[in-house]
Amino acid sequence: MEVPRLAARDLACRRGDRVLFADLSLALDSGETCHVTGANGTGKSSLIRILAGLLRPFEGKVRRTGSIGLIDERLALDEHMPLGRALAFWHALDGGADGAKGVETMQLGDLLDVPVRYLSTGQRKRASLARLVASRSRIWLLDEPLNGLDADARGALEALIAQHCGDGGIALVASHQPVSLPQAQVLHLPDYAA
Ligand SMILES: Nc1ncnc2c1ncn2[C@@H]1O[C@H](COP(=O)(O)OP(=O)(O)OP(=O)(O)O)[C@@H](O)[C@H]1O
Repeated sequence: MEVPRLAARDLACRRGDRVLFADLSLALDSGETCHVTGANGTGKSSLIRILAGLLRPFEGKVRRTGSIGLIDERLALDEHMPLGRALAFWHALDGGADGAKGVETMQLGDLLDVPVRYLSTGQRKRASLARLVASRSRIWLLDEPLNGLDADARGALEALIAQHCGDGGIALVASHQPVSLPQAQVLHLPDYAA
């Protein structure tokens, strides 16, 4: 299996006419995690989008080895389909996805017939995490993954991240909430507006 690596050098991010952060570097090797912290609006989501290749940095470079799995507030599941079919759509695209593992880990077995639009906030988050687990992505970029999760699901997610990194994966988590991560670097984004 490919050994993942995620590195960023001298990143700067500009949104509108504001530079949110500059001179930001990080390096994550197989098995490592990073907790990104910072006040509202300091650029945590923007950093994740840059690392995922969805947003061009104002300055600097990102190097990625390994497939990316991104979780943010967007669910990316068809609201009109039952959950099982909506997940199956992605599993077919992901190729080699382990759909059963995702459903079992996030305890969604009883909800597979429920249309996605009827799912609660926490159930929707668990559904997006199930997709992530199934995708077998090596680099997890998780933007506020704990939002909406109850204590059991939070514990399950932390265990999942530990297992992912134990298997050689990488996880970068942006969260306001304390999160238990193995071997975690902490990257705090300063609030230039303060
Ligand atoms: N497309 C855009 N154009 C201009 N400004 C933007 C754009 N997208 C985001 N911003 C601004 O960039 C700043 C950083 O946003 P971002 O979502 O990265 O912050 P964050 O640290 O994740 O915030 P939060 O903790 O509230 O989720 C905010 O002030 C936001 O309004």
